[in-house]
Amino acid sequence: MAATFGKYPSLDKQWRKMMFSFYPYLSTKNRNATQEEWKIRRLIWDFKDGKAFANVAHLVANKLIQLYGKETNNIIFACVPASSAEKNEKRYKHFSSMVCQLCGMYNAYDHIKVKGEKSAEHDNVSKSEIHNKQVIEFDQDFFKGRKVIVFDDILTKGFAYAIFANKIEKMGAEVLGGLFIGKTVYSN
Ligand SMILES: O=P(O)(O)OC[C@H]1O[C@H](OP(=O)(O)OP(=O)(O)O)[C@H](O)[C@@H]1O
Repeated sequence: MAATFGKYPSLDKQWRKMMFSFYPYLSTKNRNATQEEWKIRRLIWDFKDGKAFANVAHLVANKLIQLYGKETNNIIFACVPASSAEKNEKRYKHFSSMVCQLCGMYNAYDHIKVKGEKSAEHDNVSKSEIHNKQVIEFDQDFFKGRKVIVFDDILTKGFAYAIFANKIEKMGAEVLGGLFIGKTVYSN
């Protein structure tokens, strides 16, 4: 997010926090991907479709235990909602539950309701327009005064993560940082 620092002061504080991604995700703008890069793309695309989530759940839970140890029992795990309620359920319902079973965190899935849709992925719509189309309802009592880890499948510019983290903090929670399967890269 270094290139974006200073342009969006309200988001900077989220970008200064721990932001960990497991793999580089080669943008589809790069036509030539290696076998390894294709493996990562497939993993993430499958995950977006609600498949292959168990492997990712283990990866994420182990990382959270490594980062926070027994503190995981006091932390909420919250996934940045997908672009529609249907995609959100397919992608996160079982995944989020499994991560929390494995590492002992509180599962935010049932405490966040997604309504409406936002345009998905690499479209030409401005970010403000994207977020205006989707309404996210939070169970405020669940979040108030708690520590929260935010999860998303892909980190590109960091807006989805930081905007969501700000919404969570507006309810009186503290976001510790973000975990991502892949971080978009544009060249080999
Ligand atoms: O870091 P950013 O530049 O904000 O982009 C990251 C977001 O973009 C993707 O979502 P997308 O809009 O493609 O919708 P989806 O989650 O339904 O796939 C991804 O899942 C993140 O939520």
